[in-house]
Amino acid sequence: MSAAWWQWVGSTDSLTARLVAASRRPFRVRLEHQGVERPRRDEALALGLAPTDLAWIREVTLMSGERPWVAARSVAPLDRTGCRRLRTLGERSLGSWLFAQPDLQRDPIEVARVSADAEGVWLRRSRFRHGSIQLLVQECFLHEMAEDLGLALPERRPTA
Ligand SMILES: C=C(O[C@@H]1C=C(C(=O)O)C=C[C@H]1O)C(=O)O
Repeated sequence: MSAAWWQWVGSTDSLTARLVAASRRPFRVRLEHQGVERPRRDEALALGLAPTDLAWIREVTLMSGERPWVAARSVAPLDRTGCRRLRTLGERSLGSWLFAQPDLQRDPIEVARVSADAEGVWLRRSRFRHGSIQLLVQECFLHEMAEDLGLALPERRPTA
């Protein structure tokens, strides 16, 4: 990954705050979808949930004006207060609330390249913990962000 991308993908502070600073257009959170659902298998594993457990799922697009920069999907186990927090956020940024918590802990960030047939450039995820709250936050950095900020696209590996 280029150093320029790593500044985004590897940052452990608030992505929302970084995006606001980098965006020349008004920044906003567009709520795409939320509800009680069964998390994907890898999400359940990352949160220590049983495969049949339900969770609160929140999907948003972080927008620079009308340009989608990052697609984010957060998962909170239903039995924790984190879930209540997520439910009531609406189009307010999760990051603004999360990073205001003094005892916030963040697990290491996991990174993957987006496969050739999917939308986006880089994917990352990490688990946040704050008291009894835990949340898995997954972010996909989109092509529009790469274009607007002049970030080079990684070379595509030939598909088998
Ligand atoms: C965790 C953060 O929150 C961001 C805001 C989100 C939201 O409002 O749902 C989701 C994921 C993040 O991209 C952050 O700012 O780092």
